[in-house]
Amino acid sequence: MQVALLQLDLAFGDVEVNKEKINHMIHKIPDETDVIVLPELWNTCYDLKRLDQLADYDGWDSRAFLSHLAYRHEAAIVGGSVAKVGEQGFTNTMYIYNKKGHFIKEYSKAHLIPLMHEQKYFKAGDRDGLFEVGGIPSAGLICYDLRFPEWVRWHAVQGAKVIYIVAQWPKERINHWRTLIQARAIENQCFVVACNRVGDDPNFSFGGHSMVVGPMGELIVEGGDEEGILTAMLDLDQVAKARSLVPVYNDIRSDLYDLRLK
Ligand SMILES: NC(=O)CCC(=O)C(=O)O
Repeated sequence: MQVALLQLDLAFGDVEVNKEKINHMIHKIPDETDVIVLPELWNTCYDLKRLDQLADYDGWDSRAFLSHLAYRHEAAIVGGSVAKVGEQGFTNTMYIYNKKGHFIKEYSKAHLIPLMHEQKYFKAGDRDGLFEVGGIPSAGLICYDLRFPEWVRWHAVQGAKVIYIVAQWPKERINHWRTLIQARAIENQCFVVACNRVGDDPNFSFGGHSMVVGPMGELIVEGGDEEGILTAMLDLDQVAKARSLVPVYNDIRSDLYDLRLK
C-alpha cells in the first residue's frame, strides 16, 4: 500500500486558500498512491477565536471537498482534520473517504491540548478512530492524541495495523513528536503514518518532520521543515513478522495491571 503525506504550509484562517493549496499539491502525488493524508485543521488552522465565522457547518463543505478529491485521484483520503460546527458545538474532526469518494469514518479529537487552548473552543470527541481502507484495519487519531499510549494501544488491540496521526505540532516540541511516533510504532508493532504541517501562524511555528515508521521502529520516510509531499510503501506483512518475533501481545499481564481508572 502506497501512502502520500501532504506536509503543508497552511494559511491562518483562510479556508479557500488552503483548499486551493491542497488542490494544487495533490496533482504532484504519484498515480499509484492508495492513501492520501492531510494535516490537522487544514481549513481554519488555529484561528480559534474566529471559529464562529470559519468552522464548517456539519462538515458539509469539507466533506464534499474530500470526497471529490478521493474520487478524482482514485485514492482513499485520511482528510487531516477540520474545524466543524454542529449541534454539539465546535469539534476538531477527521473525515475519511475511500477511493470511490464514499464516506468511511468521522473521528473527533478525543484529547484536547490545553497549550493551544482547545478546551476553551472545542468539545472533545467520544468515539473511536477505527476504520478499514483497502481491506486494511486502520485507525485515525489527531495530534495530542499521540501522547496517550493507552488510546493508541486500544486501537491496536482492536486490530489496527496502520495508525494515521494528523497534526499541527509546534517546532519547539518536535523532539517529542519524533520520539513518540517511533515509540507508538514499536510498542504497538504497527505502522504509524504521521502528517504534520510546516510554517508559522501568529502564535506558533510548526515543525514538519512528517514520518512513516514501520512495526519494528524502522524509519521509512521523514520530512524536514519544508513544505512537500512524502511517499512511502507499506508492506503489511511486516506487522505479523514483528508480532511473531517479539510476541508482546501474548505477554500482556492484564491480571497484574488493569489500566481502568479506580
Ligand atoms: N495540535 C496539537 O494537538 C499539538 C500537540 C502538541 O503540541 C503536543 O502534544 O506537544
